[in-house]
Parts: sequence; structure tokens; C-alpha cells
Amino acid sequence: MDRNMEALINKAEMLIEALPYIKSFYRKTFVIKYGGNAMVSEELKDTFALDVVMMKYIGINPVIVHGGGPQIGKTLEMFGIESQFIDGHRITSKEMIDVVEMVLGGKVNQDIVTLINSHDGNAVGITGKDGNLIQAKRYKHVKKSPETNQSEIIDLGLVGEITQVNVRILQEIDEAGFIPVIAPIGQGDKGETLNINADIVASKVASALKAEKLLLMTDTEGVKGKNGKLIPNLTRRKAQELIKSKVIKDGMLPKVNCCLDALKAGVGKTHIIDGRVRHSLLLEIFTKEGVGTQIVDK
Ligand SMILES: Nc1ncnc2c1ncn2[C@@H]1O[C@H](COP(=O)(O)OP(=O)(O)O)[C@@H](O)[C@H]1O
Ligand SMILES: CC(=O)N[C@@H](CCC(=O)OP(=O)(O)O)C(=O)O
Repeated sequence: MDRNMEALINKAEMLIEALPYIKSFYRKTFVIKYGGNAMVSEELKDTFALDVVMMKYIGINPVIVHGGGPQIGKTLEMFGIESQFIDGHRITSKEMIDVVEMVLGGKVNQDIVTLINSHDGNAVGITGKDGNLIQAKRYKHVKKSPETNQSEIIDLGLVGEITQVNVRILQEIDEAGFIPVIAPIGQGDKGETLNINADIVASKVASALKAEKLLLMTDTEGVKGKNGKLIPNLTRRKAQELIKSKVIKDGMLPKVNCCLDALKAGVGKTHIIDGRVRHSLLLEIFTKEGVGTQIVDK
């Protein structure tokens, strides 16, 4: 057989390898938190969009929730406003919320829509306000003093804690054949705009949709253990141990908690994946090895 023919057959066999995954994921919902480097590098942006469009065309229902923290930070700086974070939440004053809404719901959201549509993906941009998708109340951060053990409530301003997710708008978008791209903004009961961490929005949306998968894209390999090595598979119990021993901390802590919450609410599997790797989404979904940490409820 000539080498050309052999290469073609190899390609066909590679496609067939994906068949069991394609079969089991047909008509299932995957919620993807898009952020970090994958949202900045031109090459990674393009491979992300291709992965999402590929998913849609093979029958998966991808739901995108995007971040935009660095973009908000840069715009606030232009206005001479500095940001402060508590536990991964940006303290959001009245003068900041318009900037947050403008950046997340405007430029960042529409750039992603344009990117996906440039690959014939049929994306639709919405914020959590559209179709009453995300109802929220003002988040109150509880700080416990290690010395006195007393709790103090800290007001983070216009930061939202999600009280309800109305998935109808997402179902309609899916049925019409579009891909929703969600900006992490919610609406308070007085109609006020509330800023919400995008990982949390992705986790709550995945929970409300009872999604097959929640995939959080980040700028590290995944969850690492005490020895600094990547942990490809993490159970709830092991994750709790690593949190207790402070091996999982800082920015990784809320991510892992988002995954554990989603699993509790009925999401099938959760993944923290390395968004710096080209085609990280397809690799996670269609290969046994994946490119990050899979967290399951065991
Ligand atoms: N066990 C751990 N495994 C991997 N990263 C960890 C761990 N514990 C803490 N981290 C930190 O969490 C960071 C990821 O969180 P963060 O930077 O907030 O992500 P993102 O910007 O993608 O939302 C890592 O870069 C690392 O510094
Ligand atoms: C309350 C809160 O912190 N909201 C976030 C929303 C954007 C976000 O989460 O973006 P990343 O995923 O890129 O960090 C913020 O203001 O930065």
C-alpha cells in the first residue's frame, strides 16, 4: 500500500477513536469557563473557537461563560481606579459597575461572539440579565478572625451572590441551534447590576442545566499535589484533604470548590484544564489522558 493511502487510513482510524466519546456526548451540555491566556493569545483564541464549533457540529451543546478580569482591570486603570480583591471577588463600587458591565457585556463578550462566528459557529452573546438568566443578591463576605474566632461581615459593594438561574433562555438558544456566550453579570432584586466571578457563574449555570461536564480553563496545568506534580484524577475526598492541608489554595481554591459544588448539584464530571495548550478542550473531551485535572464525586 502506498504511504499516502496509509496516512489517510490512519486519519480515519483516529476519527473512529473519538466515536465512543461522540456517541456518549451526543445532545449533552458542556459548560465551559473561558478565560486566561486562551482569551488573549491569537493562536489559542482561534483553536478555542474551532474546538467549540467542532463540539456543536458533532451534537454537543456548548455553553460558554467568559471571564475578563484583566480586561476590567486595564479599563479601570484608564479611569484611574484601582481594584481590590477579597477571596477572588473584586470589590465593586458604584462608579466601577458601569465599567464592569461595559467591558464584560460589551467588548469582551462581542469579541468572543465574533471569534466563534468567524468559524461559522452561530454564537449569541448575552449577560446574566438577558431572559432573567441570573438573579442575585448582594454578596456579604464573612471574615473570621483566627485570634478571636469572631465573624465580621464585609460588604464587597455591587458583587452578586447567585440566588437563581433561569435556564429557559439557554434552552431556547440551544433549540434554535445557537451557541450562548454568557457575560458574568447578574441582576439584583431592585434591578441593579451585580458583578459575579465567572467561575462561580459557570458552576451555577452547569448545575442548573444538570450539565454533563463543567470545564474551567485556567493558566496552569491543573490541580497539583504536594510534590508539585499534576493530579489527573481527583476525588471529592482527596480534594477536601488537599484543601485542608493547604496544598490547594489561593486562586485554585475557589475553582476546586466550584467543581465540588457543581458535582453535588448533579453535574456529571468537572475538569480544570490547561488553557495554554492548543485544542485543550478537544483533548480533554476526546482522549483518555486529557490535559488537566478531572474532579469526580467519589
Ligand atoms: N494545588 C494547586 N495546584 C495548582 N495551582 C494552585 C494550587 N494551589 C494554588 N494554586 C494557584 O492557583 C493559581 C490558579 O488560580 P488563578 O490564577 O486565580 O486562575 P485564573 O486566573 O485562571 O482564574 C495557580 O497559578 C497557582 O498559583
Ligand atoms: C466579582 C468579580 O470578581 N467579578 C470578576 C468578573 C470577571 C471574572 O471573573 O474574570 P476572570 O475569570 O478573568 O477572573 C471581576 O470583576 O474580575
